[in-house]
Amino acid sequence: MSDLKALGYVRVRATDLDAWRAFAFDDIGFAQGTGPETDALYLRLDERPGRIVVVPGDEDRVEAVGWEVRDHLALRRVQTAVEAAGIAAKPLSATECDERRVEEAIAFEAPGGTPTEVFFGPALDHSPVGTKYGNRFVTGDLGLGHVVVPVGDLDGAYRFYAETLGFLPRGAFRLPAPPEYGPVRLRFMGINARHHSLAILPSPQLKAPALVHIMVECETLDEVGQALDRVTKSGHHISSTLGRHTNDKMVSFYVRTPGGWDLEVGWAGIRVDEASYTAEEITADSYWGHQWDFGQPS
Ligand SMILES: Cc1ccc(O)c(O)c1CC[C@@H]1C(=O)CC[C@]2(C)C(=O)CC[C@@H]12
Ligand SMILES: [Fe+2]
Repeated sequence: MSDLKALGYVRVRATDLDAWRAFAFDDIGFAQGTGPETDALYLRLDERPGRIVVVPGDEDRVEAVGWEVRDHLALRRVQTAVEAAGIAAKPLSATECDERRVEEAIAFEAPGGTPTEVFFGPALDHSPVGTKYGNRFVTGDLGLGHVVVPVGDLDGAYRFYAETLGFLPRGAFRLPAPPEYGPVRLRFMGINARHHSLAILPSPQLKAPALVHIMVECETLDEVGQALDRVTKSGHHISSTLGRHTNDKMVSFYVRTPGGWDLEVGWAGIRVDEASYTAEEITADSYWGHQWDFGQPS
């Protein structure tokens, strides 16, 4: 079993905070969270003060993908494993932990270049989650949702996430590629009943640190449809139409965020039962829909 329990948070640096504010609160319908960084945006989905935190800067990039562990002993074990894999892991300062509203955390760069943090002891915000359209997001034991990150060396990244961090393989999707490349697989990985909390995408183009997408799960299909109506009306680029994935059975659409990566807004993902699950290879990304339009990077 992995010491990692769930995807806890994602921090991104962004150039256009006004665009983010409108996108996150008016179009998607996240609640406004609070935090110590007065110039940052805290996107609240549940009792955590900020599941997605947008900090101002002069470029758009991912600052941290934050994985949650149970306690300080689990954090020590993860730190030891990461260092044994030859990767330097540094403890975050008290100030950095306060900014993240967690008790303790370590930071390191995962193979592929993703800035990664592991933490325990998140502070909670017990006030009602006041989303503008009454949206309710599916988090809890399943965590924030999932992240897809680009990696140069798929096998190296796969081995690190599986063997060092303890992610369970949750199947793959073989991407169309010329035969001389050998098999190119998008790999899905999980640490709880959510089908995947992480997917790694072989990508020579996308330069780390980058995100491909973050998925958040809504409680109802109507919330997904209504969010799609709002982002369409606001003129955001729809990277993929509504569809249903073949592996996690999620019904979702993808919209380009002001950060240039996509937000996948989904509903009705399956819960994996490890007693019977085996990792399978899907040969189509979706049963229906999901017409992709990668467009220009924003
Ligand atoms: C196939 C799939 C299953 C579950 C997901 O949550 C999910 O995001 C996907 C889609 C991944 C999607 C793909 O299948 C082909 C290559 C794509 C289009 C990308 O380049 C990014 C998203 C990728
Ligand atoms: Fe996804």
